[in-house]
This record gives sequence, structure tokens and C-alpha cells, in this order.
Amino acid sequence: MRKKIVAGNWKMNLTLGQAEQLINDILQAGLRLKEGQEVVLATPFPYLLKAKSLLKNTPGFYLAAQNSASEKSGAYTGEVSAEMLSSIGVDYVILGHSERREYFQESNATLAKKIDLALANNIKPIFCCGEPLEIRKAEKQNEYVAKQLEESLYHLTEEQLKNIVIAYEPIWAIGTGLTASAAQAQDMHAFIRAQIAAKYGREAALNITILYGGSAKPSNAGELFACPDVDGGLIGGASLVAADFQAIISHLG
Ligand SMILES: O=C(CO)COP(=O)(O)O
Repeated sequence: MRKKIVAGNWKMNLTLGQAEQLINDILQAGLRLKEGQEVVLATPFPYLLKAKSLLKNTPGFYLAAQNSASEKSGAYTGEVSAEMLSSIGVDYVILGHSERREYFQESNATLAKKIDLALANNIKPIFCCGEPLEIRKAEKQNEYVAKQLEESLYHLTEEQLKNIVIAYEPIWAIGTGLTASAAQAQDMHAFIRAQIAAKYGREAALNITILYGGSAKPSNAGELFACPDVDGGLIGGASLVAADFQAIISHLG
């Protein structure tokens, strides 16, 4: 069966001291994850090594970066390569977040390169997709997301796809307090799974984990995670508060 994941995307928040405190608070709750459930922490780059040592191989807990470079290595001042992340034991990398697409002009083609490098270095991409509000209003969200999947993922082999997690994050729901309704999330997740089935076959589609992201919080996570095609969440703001993050994880069931 496919994995269920709650991933916390800390974005550009917290000092090192606050980061340590948050990880310790999350671990102290002694969460008991069931088989096939994972918690992923996407900390800022400078805290990854510390986070790795604090997690101390706690079963079910994994580490993610929030981005990685589209080039292998070399004269790219300020960039962090997939190989570097791999060398410090990072498990996942968030790629294609709408904030990176918007503020750092990341195209679907650039993301395809980042995905290839992550996979080549044994890091699992959490590939984000999702439409802006005007596209949703025009009811063109399916075409929009289909194009993102096609241009960034469909060059992968079926074997490579097994290491991809998809996160559907409607842009109008990120950090706005507006959550997609459970029905809207389920519709899009079922659509994404059907697209994967059409390209890679039924088994690949059944096995791929599809997360929801966008103002997910303890009060709506239960309803969202109960949807048959929603396999967990990519959590922004609420992942910075240990009690909220724990409550969301507990909704994995
Ligand atoms: O962008 C997100 C996770 O990657 C969602 O952010 P919020 O949960 O703060 O809306």
C-alpha cells in the first residue's frame, strides 16, 4: 500500500535555537506512527545537519530540504546541490513549491532537471503542483495541473516514479486561511491519480503518495485525510507549532 505522510515545510522561519526546540517538542510527544506512515521535516538548509542528529534515526521520521540546485556542481554561488544534501543524509527534497515558481522563476523544465538530480542522488522529490486563483475561477485547474505533471515528471521511468511524492497545493489556499474543501481536494487528487494511471498504469497510480497542502490545520486535517485519494499533507504554518503539527499527524489515522 502507498505511504501516508505528514510533511512540515518550515519555509524561511525559525532560528537554530527555535528549530531545536521544535524538533525536541515534536519528538517528546512520543508519537506512535503506524506501518507505512512517515513524518518529514523540511527545515531550512543551515539546520539540516542538526535536525538529522536530533532525529537520531527515530523510526518513521525523515528529513527534507526545501529546494536543491538544477545543476550538478560548480560555479553557482549560493546554490545547494542534490549531491551535497545526499552526503548529509537528507531523504526528501521539496521541488516546485509555488513560492519557488513565483519568486525564483522556476519553470516546469527547470524542475524536471532538479528532479533528475535528486533521484540520481537517492533523494526523493516531493513535487508540488497546483493552480492560482484565476485558473480555479476559470475552472481550468485540471488542465493546469496536468501540464505541470507532464512537463516535470513524464520523462521519468515507472521505476523512478516510485520515488516521487506529489503534493497538490492550490496557490489560493497557501497561507491564506482558505483551505480547499475536502471535496475539492479529493477531486483534484483523484484527477492526478487518473493522470498517473493513464501514463504509467494502474499499479503506479495506486502506489503514488499524493499530499494536500494549503492552510491545513488540526481542525480540517481529519476531513482532508479521510478522502480516499489524499495520503497526508504538506503543512506550512501549522508545522511550526509542535502541538498543531502533532495533532495533524494524529489525523493520519
Ligand atoms: O505551502 C504550504 C506547504 O508547503 C502550505 O502552507 P500553509 O500550510 O501555511 O498554508
